[in-house]
Amino acid sequence: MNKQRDSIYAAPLSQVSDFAFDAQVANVFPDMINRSVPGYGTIVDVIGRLADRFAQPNTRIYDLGCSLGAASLSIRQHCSVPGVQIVAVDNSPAMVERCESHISAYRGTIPVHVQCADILTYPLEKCSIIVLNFTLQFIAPEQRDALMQRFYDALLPNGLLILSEKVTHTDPLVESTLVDLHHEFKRSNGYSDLEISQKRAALENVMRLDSAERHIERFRAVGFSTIQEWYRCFNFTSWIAVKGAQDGE
Ligand SMILES: Nc1ncnc2c1ncn2[C@@H]1O[C@H](C[S@+](CC[C@H]([NH3+])C(=O)[O-])CC(=O)[O-])[C@@H](O)[C@H]1O
Ligand SMILES: O=C(O)C(=O)Cc1ccccc1
Repeated sequence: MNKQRDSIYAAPLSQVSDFAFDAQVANVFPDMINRSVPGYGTIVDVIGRLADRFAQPNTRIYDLGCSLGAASLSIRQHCSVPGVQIVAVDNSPAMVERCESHISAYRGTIPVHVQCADILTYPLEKCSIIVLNFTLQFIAPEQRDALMQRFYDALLPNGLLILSEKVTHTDPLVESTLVDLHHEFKRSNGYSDLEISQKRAALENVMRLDSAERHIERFRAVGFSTIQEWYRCFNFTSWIAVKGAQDGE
């Protein structure tokens, strides 16, 4: 299960259609994301460790855009705070179906509820942690500010948001260097130049990236006061943002 190698963009395509989280992608997803995102395993592991530090007893943790549930499984592995439950949400039926079997294949005491829903409309209850591990980049840019405000509002005082994203840079030298280093990383993981360029074309309309500055500005605008980038490799980054102890009910 889920051990298949990603060769989706290996053969020349006469027309590259927009990237979609369909069954073909879901079947190869662990291989695809591990060979495409530098430090993905570390990021997932640390999400679990952060959850152990920031989860509040008897509260919810949301894993939004959960794919196959890697972050949820890491939280279940590392978090020993009593009474927490995880709600894992994704709008791809192919991902959700495989996420459910993936999660039930591992034992754990924390309940994980997997929901097939769009995070733009999914109603959030009060929670101590929200994880968006490479999900916001797939949301239409014009929706991101309002969505982030909803996340902030759903967090309890001292609540934690973990946001991982691929980002762009305004300095052209920095941008071209980091993009090139990322492509070199993909080549070293066995992707050909054709695979890299066809996937890049497929993602162009679907994955629209903000700069790190834009993300930080958005964190501030919705109300977060503690904001820290805790991971960075090339153009891949992850932040923690914490809601103040006095904020919210
Ligand atoms: N509007 C939406 N509502 C719900 N889900 C969505 C939406 N838009 C996209 N998705 C889902 O967000 C996920 C993004 S992958 C996350 C990896 C995971 N977090 C991991 O820790 O392995 C990142 C990547 O592939 O680079 C996909 O499963 C989409 O179906
Ligand atoms: O593959 C890439 O080039 C990426 O930027 C990361 C990625 C990983 C998995 C699905 C979509 C994008």
